[in-house]
Amino acid sequence: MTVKIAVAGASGYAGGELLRLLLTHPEVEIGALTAASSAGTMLGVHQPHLAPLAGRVLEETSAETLAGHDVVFLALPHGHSAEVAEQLGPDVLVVDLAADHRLADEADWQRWYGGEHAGQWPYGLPELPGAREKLVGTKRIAVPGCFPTGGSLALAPALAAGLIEPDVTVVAVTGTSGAGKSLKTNLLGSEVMGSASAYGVGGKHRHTPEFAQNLGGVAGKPVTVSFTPVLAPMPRGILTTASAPLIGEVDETAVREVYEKAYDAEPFVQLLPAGLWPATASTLGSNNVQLQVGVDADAGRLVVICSLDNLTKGTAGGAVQSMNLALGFPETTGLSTVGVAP
Ligand SMILES: NC(=O)C1=CN([C@@H]2O[C@H](COP(=O)(O)OP(=O)(O)OC[C@H]3O[C@@H](n4cnc5c(N)ncnc54)[C@H](OP(=O)(O)O)[C@@H]3O)[C@@H](O)[C@H]2O)C=CC1
Ligand SMILES: CC(=O)N[C@@H](CCC(=O)OP(=O)(O)O)C(=O)O
Repeated sequence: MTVKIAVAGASGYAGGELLRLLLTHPEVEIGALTAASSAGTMLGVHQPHLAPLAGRVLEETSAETLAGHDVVFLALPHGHSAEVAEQLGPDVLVVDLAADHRLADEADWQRWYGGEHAGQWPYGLPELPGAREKLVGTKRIAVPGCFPTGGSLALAPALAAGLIEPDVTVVAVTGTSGAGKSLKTNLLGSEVMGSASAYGVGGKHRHTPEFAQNLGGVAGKPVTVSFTPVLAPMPRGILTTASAPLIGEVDETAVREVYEKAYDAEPFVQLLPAGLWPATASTLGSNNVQLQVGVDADAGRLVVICSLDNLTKGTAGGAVQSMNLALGFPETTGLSTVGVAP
């Protein structure tokens, strides 16, 4: 069965990565490609790496241009995707890459994003306990934020097994593409090259409630999350360091057993052999998440390192993985765990 897909936001980074993956997906036919200010221009102007689609002209994003598709991906700024989603019928599979449908709690939405809360959709991180089942056959998917993807996968097994206190610290180094294509002063070449800088410090990043929602769900109780992102001079990739106080004396062997059990059957989460450490270069362009665990016995803390590509597993790859589940395709269709190096 071939499904016809549309991508709204095809000129952006997330839209471009979606199309890169969908071009080699055997069950997909690429239909409408839409944008806003770029409508009327050729896709090749914005996505020169997508050779087969270079001459395709971008259309306006509207209910009309998105009609007649089996799947619509919304790779739009948050706020806009909920507006568009409202106009799409119940039979079309809508995959929202923005934040609009991730949070359950209206007060959280108001505090961190503002405006009307569009409600929560099944969450596109199948590796979280209970999430995969909700994606099978669904017509609506909320794709996770790139930071919560890494941090949640890093800590979920330890919280579920009761190895750590529900009080976690996450520091994530990110590439600049996480911010999207729009020009921001701190992302201009001269400012970002040769320097790393923290932002959203002091619990101010809007992914904080998404972390707390994911990890609290796994732990079965509220989890306090202190999250700090760090912008680094690289185009893509996220390296997360997640840590928390251990409960009692737990050694590395016991921690490894818990993580092996949690992720052994997962196609896109790889606990590295002891002695190997994740790096952003190792997951570049792949849908793989690399993890390694360490026990800091002196500090009494678990430390987990995680790498992923923010545009692949952190956004577009995760979206395709969830689409596969929703439509009944093998979960790995069109996705690879093999990266690009050097
Ligand atoms: N980049 C990343 O790593 C991640 C991104 N996401 C989310 O994915 C979504 C897209 O992000 P990203 O691709 O990085 O952003 P970009 O800024 O690169 O692209 C935004 C896209 O949305 C279009 N757009 C902007 N405003 C409107 C509008 N009012 N109506 C219709 N289309 C509009 C743009 O079109 P035009 O070119 O015409 O302006 C462009 O195609 C965001 O919600 C983002 O938060 C989620 C996880 C990670
Ligand atoms: C470098 C950078 O700016 N990264 C973005 C990550 C955005 C993301 O993951 O997406 P959502 O906006 O869909 O949640 C940020 O920190 O806001």
